Amino acid sequence: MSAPLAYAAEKQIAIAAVRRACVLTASVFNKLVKQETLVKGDKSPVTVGDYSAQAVVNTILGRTFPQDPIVGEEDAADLRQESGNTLKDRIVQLANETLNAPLLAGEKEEWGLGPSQGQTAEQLLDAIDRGNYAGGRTGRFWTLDPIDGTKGFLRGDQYAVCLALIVDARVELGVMGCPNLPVTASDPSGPRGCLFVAVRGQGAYQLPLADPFGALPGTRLQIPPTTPERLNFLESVEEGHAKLSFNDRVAQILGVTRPPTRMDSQAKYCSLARGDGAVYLRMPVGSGYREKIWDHASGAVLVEEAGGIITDGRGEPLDFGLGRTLGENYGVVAAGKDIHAKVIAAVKQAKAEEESPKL
Ligand SMILES: Nc1ncnc2c1ncn2[C@@H]1O[C@H](COP(=O)(O)O)[C@@H](O)[C@H]1OP(=O)(O)O
Ligand SMILES: [Mg+2]
Ligand SMILES: [Mg+2]
Ligand SMILES: [Mg+2]
Repeated sequence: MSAPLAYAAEKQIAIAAVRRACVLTASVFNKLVKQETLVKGDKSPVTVGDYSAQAVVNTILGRTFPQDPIVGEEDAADLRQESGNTLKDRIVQLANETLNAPLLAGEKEEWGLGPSQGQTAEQLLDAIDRGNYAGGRTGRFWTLDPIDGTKGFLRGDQYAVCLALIVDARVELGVMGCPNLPVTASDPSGPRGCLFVAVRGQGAYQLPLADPFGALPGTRLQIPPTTPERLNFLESVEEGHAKLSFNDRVAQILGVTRPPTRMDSQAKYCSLARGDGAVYLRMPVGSGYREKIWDHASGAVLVEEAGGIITDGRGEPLDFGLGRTLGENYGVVAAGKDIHAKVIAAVKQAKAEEESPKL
């Protein structure tokens, strides 16, 4: 008998956790009311969906991998205040509805899913706070963005539930659930809901979000050659998240003729991996913002396993061993092997122009 593939158990549980979280976020979206969103210290929004998705994923991970720390975006501090009571009650209700829901296709009872898996409010707040791990250079931990692209989620556009396993600063497994992403980009009004999985050394795959286990191993993704017709940029919707004017100049240097595709969240990495767009470019707006590991870890391994390259804006590898952030922000460039070095060169040229503008 051949040895089981590396991270087989982690992959299964991560897929199950992300799918349950997606069921939750998709149903929350339809019921969300204004009072169910908070503005965090950094001015970004967080909804009952973000908190309860983090509670669900961390609870599911904790049952099978109780020793594994988690670097998660959200924490329960605001929910532990008197003023957070209404929000907390709603989160407990939503998380328990999701954890207690009957087994979905392909799920196993031994994963701790299904009826009577409900948790107390205290257990759920503690589950959210299991995401407070500091990260670091050595050892194994998960990183979770329960809703990546919260602004997209609130608009009804793209967002993703993103979970990755990092071992000794290397991303080994990435799972992303994209409830609003069309199954094929060529049919934008067709069926939606995709799940993306990559294990290092085992390839990148797309699965249907509604029944990922029934479709394993899924459709293998390989970034196609970057022909001039295919050459376009994938970039943020939000002007405050990336310097979009800089992207325009880099695109001009590269001779890009197609307009950029603007999309929230790591769904951009998924689109790149399956060839919907050719270059992911994200340069800092200069506000001192540090990129977070949960915003790039799962996308990074997906792009690499689809045959692409991901680096910072200087061409250096992203460092997932620095803690909760990627450190000083030099931006992110992800693209196919045939074009990545050209993008880095164009970024360098555009930066040089910025620093010494022609009079
Ligand atoms: N000032 C900022 N600069 C860069 N990224 C940010 C900033 N504020 C929030 N983000 C995060 O950027 C990501 C969205 O990027 P994009 O615009 O490319 O979709 C999200 O992870 C979002 O967090 P969140 O997970 O809370 O939505
Ligand atoms: Mg956020
Ligand atoms: Mg995010
Ligand atoms: Mg988020």
